[in-house]
Amino acid sequence: MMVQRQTRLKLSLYLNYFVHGIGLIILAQNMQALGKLWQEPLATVSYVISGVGIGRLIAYLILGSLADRYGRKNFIYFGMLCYLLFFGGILIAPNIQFAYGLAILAGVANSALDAGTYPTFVELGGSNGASNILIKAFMSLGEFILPLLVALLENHHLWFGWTFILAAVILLLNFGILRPVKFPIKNKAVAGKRQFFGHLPAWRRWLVAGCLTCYGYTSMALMILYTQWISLFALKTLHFSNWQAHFLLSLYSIGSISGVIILFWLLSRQISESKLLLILNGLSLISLLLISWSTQLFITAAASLIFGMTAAGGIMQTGLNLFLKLFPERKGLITGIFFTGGSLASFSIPLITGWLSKISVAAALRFDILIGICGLILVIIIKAVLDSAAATDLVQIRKKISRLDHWIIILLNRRFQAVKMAGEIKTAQQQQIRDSKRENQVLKQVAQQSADQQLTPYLQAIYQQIMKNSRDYEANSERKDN
Ligand SMILES: O=C(O)C(=O)C[C@]1(C(=O)O)C=C[C@@H](O)C=C1
Repeated sequence: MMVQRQTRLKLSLYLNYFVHGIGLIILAQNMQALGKLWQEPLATVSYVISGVGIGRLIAYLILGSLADRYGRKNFIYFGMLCYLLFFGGILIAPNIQFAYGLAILAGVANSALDAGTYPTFVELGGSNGASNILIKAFMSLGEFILPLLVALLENHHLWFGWTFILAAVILLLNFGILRPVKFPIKNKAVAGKRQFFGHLPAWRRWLVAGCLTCYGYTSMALMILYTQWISLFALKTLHFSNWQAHFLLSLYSIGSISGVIILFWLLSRQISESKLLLILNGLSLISLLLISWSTQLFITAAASLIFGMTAAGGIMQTGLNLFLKLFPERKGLITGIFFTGGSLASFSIPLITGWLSKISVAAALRFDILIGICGLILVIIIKAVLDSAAATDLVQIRKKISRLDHWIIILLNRRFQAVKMAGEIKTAQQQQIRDSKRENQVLKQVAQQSADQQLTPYLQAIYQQIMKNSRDYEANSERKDN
């Protein structure tokens, strides 16, 4: 029953992200039709799209901190409702101002879904941190299917609004799926990990938190810049054909989806997030260098696929997972902070690269290398701090073991003194040294006093050794005395 409910909850959460994937590009994919509807030029429709970024930016911090107070489910409902209003509203928007308001609402919807969903997956426990990565896969699926549907409608001269209606209908159905489902307990920490990070001194925790916040920016910037400039770069700098230039972006998408699957598999096998981040960021930087300076189609194509796998295969979600484990008591807020970094990237990168493109398209694309280097440096710092924390943990634990050994040795010394006296008495009374009945009593007492049943056999084995050595010691002492 529990498992069934969890599956239903996950299905519902993923379905939202499929719709969100559609939401991400639905305005861009219908720019011409919307321009006609509002009787505005393309540039104005593009301006409406920027409203989504503004909505996201405003909402992430506020909604993130509120999500820790009011519960995950309400926020997911709120996100779904905002999206529903967006999809329905755009089709009847009377003017551009109204549409801009709806675009902001889509940004708010995005933030509300994220603030509710990412923490929920971590709170589901087990390997569900890895489930956060699958969110990315469902987004990519939505982004993959929508352009096909738009093309299908266009080819058959059908009304463009059907894809908006489809998204709204899926959301309505999803309300039904989500309604009876119970959510896990809020801000429940993943036991092992909390213990691990609990040993981190405060300044180290804040250093990692700062780096992860910046990583929210760089990891998003890395992807956005590439998708914005790669086709133009291939056309103008590498002189590829139009088809080849667009194909590079498709390869990136294929890489992204397969990257998600590989990452999900690796994370379910409990591979450390910081190690993965280091490898993936390193590989994405290498592929970016190849793309930037190779003129061979084959190398550029292979590098584009690998870049999609490593830079867009869920490294952002992996960074967030790590962040959530560091601050398990404020998951909503952390999600908000992390994605605020991401929103700042989606807002600033087009501006920065727009300016760089005045120098050259190549300069705009190669700026991604600088971002890749910054991301890698951040990840190296994060990994170094977490690893050194683990190392000092071992030093601390060993100090404790040494202290306990000190007391154990003092007590064992005293025990041997008592055993020697028992031996002398038994010799005087001409009794055998070995007393099996007494030994069984001792072992029984060990079992009774053991704090943990699992430890009992180990403790008894130790005591059997102690008693064997006691007998030897008694025998030796007796021989010496004679
Ligand atoms: O109680 C005794 O007679 C002991 O000599 C001590 C002790 C022990 O180590 O506990 C050692 C040997 C005996 O076989 C039983 C117990």
